[in-house]
Amino acid sequence: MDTQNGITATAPAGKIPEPPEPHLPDDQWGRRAWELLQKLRSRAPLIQCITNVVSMDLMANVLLAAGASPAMLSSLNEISDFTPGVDALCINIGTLSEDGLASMRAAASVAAEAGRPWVLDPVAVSASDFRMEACLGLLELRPAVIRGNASEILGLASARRIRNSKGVDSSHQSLDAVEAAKSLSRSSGAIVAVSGAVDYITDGHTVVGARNGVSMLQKITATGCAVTALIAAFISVEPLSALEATACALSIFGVAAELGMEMATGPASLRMHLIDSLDGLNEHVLVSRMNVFRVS
Ligand SMILES: Nc1ncnc2c1ncn2[C@@H]1O[C@H](COP(=O)(O)OP(=O)(O)O)[C@@H](O)[C@H]1O
Ligand SMILES: Cc1ncsc1CCOP(=O)(O)O
Ligand SMILES: [Mg+2]
Repeated sequence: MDTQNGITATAPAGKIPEPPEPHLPDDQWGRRAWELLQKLRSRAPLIQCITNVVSMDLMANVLLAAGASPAMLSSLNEISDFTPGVDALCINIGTLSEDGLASMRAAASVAAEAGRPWVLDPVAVSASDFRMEACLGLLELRPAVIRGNASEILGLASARRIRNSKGVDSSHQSLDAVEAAKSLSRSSGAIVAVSGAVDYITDGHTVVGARNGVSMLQKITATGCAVTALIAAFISVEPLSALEATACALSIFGVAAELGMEMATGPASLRMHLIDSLDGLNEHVLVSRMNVFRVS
């Protein structure tokens, strides 16, 4: 059994690990992202979000602007009825409570049993033992994707609270967490995305970078939470290519931010213009703006 970083390996004993996804040439990412966005818009997948109270509004609006159908249902009493019918689940521990964690565990189990992908956002995982233990327990329930900022991925990958963590914001650069992301991906079986000035996405072998976005995103609360929910929507329409779907979601969010920034005068107007830009995104603009590249 692989217990790298203290996290139990997720592949059943004797099972040969799945090979990495085939490599998409750098010049094909724009076309691929447009294909997935069109799929999302035509299918309008139902995305359940059990998330923090800060992020609910932005997360739901970003999902709607992309073409998905958000539902912020989180009561433990509703999970057995509702969760089997969702297309994907997003779990975010931003304002974690005992009750919230019970709902998260139940929903992740039900989603996994129903064959629905779920994603984890380990917000401020190094802030308390409660958060770290909650995340390590959730990893046992096999998220398809984990997306965090660099400090969060460094903490979760080491299964220990890192000392210079400062709450929900990162005190590290995304590049600092690439090796940790690969290690976490191998030990958890999830695609791992580290966000930042460049987003890095890995399946434990291949690493892809996505360079879209604007630094002012850091001045709007819950942009990380919102992009994690967008990843859930993208993997719901392309579950067998989770690395590609994750990179496309991050890059599309970044392109919408770049377009929004051309009209914005500060964080509040960027928030509004980002949502408008995501809603109106067309093929030509997406393909010409996307900046995704193979790192290794
Ligand atoms: N310096 C930056 N330049 C461009 N985009 C950024 C920058 N920092 C973060 N982003 C983008 O902002 C979004 C949120 O990422 P991040 O701030 O790392 O997450 P969190 O809000 O969870 O800390 C992501 O889409 C990421 O690509
Ligand atoms: C401010 C804050 N406090 C608890 S959750 C939260 C939102 C964090 O959002 P993000 O991780 O996207 O920055
Ligand atoms: Mg975050």
